[in-house]
Amino acid sequence: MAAAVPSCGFRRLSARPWVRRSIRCSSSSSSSPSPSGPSPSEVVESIDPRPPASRSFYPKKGQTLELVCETLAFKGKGLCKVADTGFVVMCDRALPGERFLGRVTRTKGNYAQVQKLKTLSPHWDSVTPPCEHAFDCGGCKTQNLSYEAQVRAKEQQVHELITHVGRFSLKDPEFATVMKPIVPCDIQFHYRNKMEFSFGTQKWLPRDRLQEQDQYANGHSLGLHAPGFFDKVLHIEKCLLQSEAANTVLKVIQDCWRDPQLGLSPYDVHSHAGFLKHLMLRSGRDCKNGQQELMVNFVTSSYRPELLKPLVEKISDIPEVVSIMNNVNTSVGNTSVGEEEYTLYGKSSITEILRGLTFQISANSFFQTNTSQAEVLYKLIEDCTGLRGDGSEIILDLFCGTGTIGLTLARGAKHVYGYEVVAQAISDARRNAEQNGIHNATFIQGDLNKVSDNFGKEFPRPDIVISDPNRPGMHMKLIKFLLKLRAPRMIYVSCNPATCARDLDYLCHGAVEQNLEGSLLTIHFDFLCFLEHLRRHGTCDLIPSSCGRHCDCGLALDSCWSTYPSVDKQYGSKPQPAVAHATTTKAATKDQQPHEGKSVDALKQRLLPSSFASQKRERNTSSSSSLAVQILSWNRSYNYQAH
Ligand SMILES: C[S@@+](CC[C@H](N)C(=O)[O-])C[C@H]1O[C@@H](n2cnc3c(N)ncnc32)[C@H](O)[C@@H]1O
Repeated sequence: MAAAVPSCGFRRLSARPWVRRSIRCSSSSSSSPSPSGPSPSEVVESIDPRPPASRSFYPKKGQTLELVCETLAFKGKGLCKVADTGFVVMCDRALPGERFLGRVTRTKGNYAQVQKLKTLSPHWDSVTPPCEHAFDCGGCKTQNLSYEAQVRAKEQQVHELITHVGRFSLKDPEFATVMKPIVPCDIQFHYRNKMEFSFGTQKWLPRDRLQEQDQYANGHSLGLHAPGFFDKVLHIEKCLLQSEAANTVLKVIQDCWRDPQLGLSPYDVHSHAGFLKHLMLRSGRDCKNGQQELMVNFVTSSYRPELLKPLVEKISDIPEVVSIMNNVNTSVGNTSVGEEEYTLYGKSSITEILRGLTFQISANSFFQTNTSQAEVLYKLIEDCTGLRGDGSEIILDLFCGTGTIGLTLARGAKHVYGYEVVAQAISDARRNAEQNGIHNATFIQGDLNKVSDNFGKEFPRPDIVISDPNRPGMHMKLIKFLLKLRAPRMIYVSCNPATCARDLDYLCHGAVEQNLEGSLLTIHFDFLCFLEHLRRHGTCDLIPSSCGRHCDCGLALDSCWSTYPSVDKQYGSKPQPAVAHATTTKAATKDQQPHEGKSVDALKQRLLPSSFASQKRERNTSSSSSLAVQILSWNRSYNYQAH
């Protein structure tokens, strides 16, 4: 049974014109010795396909180069090449078409990193960033690049990952027709329904604002992390990614929390002393009147409600605030999920309406962070399921969160089975089913990284599998299960193109080293959506990213590609395997990395110069692909700035 792939129009992803431009290097070609050879973490394969000139050029640390940025690569960094050599240089905040002077700060195997010193001529598609923090905040690094240009760059990256990591050939006409264009988001600001700010002991100010006077001399701050620092917080009074009402709450808190009389101290990530860790603001809608509702969640290191009382009194006066929560997290980790949760005011969850259904959202449950784009996504998923609507089909909703995808499909299905690791999300999912009068959905808590041979025995063979994993993608055990299952239809929704491409490679082509045979002929991937920017900060991405911030700042690619969260750390309690009635669980392993040798970092490296990615890997199958790829750019959100 093969339902029609939704036609979203085919558009070829052409390289940007500047990619073909020549690039000049102001310094004479340095005769530094050629690199001694890339380390395994730097380059995925041992083959070096760089042009010979590049191999003889190697810049020195401290050297100044004149460069032109060609395109945006992983983490939203500008990818530049040194003229006549093809030598690759990465530069943070360099934008396509920009000509600039950069100083080499680091040499790394096949490429170097530079710091931008001076822009000689601006990038193309330049716009004036509307946010005053755009150049300093770790969040919106490319707000000065037009949204259209961001979308193009994003599309190009996804395309490269799918071809280089996923090993789908552009020469395959079938593949070419299934790569669908990005679906941009209509709203480019104020779209996030969840923001997470950090309290900091050290107020971080960009160099040109160091003289600024602070009303409070204690230097404490509340805001988003400075780029690259987990311990420095840029003080923010207003963030354009969240709603006006959420900004009102932020302002009210900012106006008083540093008052010494209140005795509130920010948590110090070095000494581990202090009280206030994070401030999470979530917004939803009252399902009766459609009015906005806000949840304010204070994450603290201990339970001291008397300390929070003055803040609670002030913010509960804001009409939109219907819930004030306190998550108590005593660990030294930087997550927002508390071991204990208290309701300080109002209700313990807020509601949101999606595709005509009402959903309860607790402080720690995953919910798509861009509600309007979630509507678009869910509609697209529904189209892709090709549901007959006669109530005869079984749907397996993997990584179901609060059950949103499965529940929006349940009306046309025989039964929906949802699996999810977070207990609170599962209770939300069950409550959501009940409140929406849906009786043909079963939600089961279980860890899909630990599926055993019994997995699959507690539900009938599904007609449609939807898999929507968090950034690390699917565990090999789950991939093996899916290959054995051979469901007629599978929809892979992803927030990380790198791990998604890797999983698709395994699913479609197999892997000799894993003793896996791909199932191209039996699995029909109709659809792969890319919504990176939708995904921020559910329970799945609360670990500070390697770039040192909470990645809660609307920077899609940057945050999501630099994070490889430890599943177990995030959930507080030890998750059980995704098998009903399982009695034994291995102790949770740290930083579960389901695919040895295919870490996210390694995958990201393949994006470097795309030509680095070797095609020389053994395959188990070579059949033509029936993969249909739908790439959606959910909002700007990613401004690379956002996924
Ligand atoms: C990207 S979210 C998708 C949620 C849901 N499909 C939606 O659209 O709202 C991924 C979900 O996978 C869950 N998750 C992460 N790791 C898991 C695991 N090992 N086993 C089961 N669920 C997991 C997270 O808690 C999160 O709810």
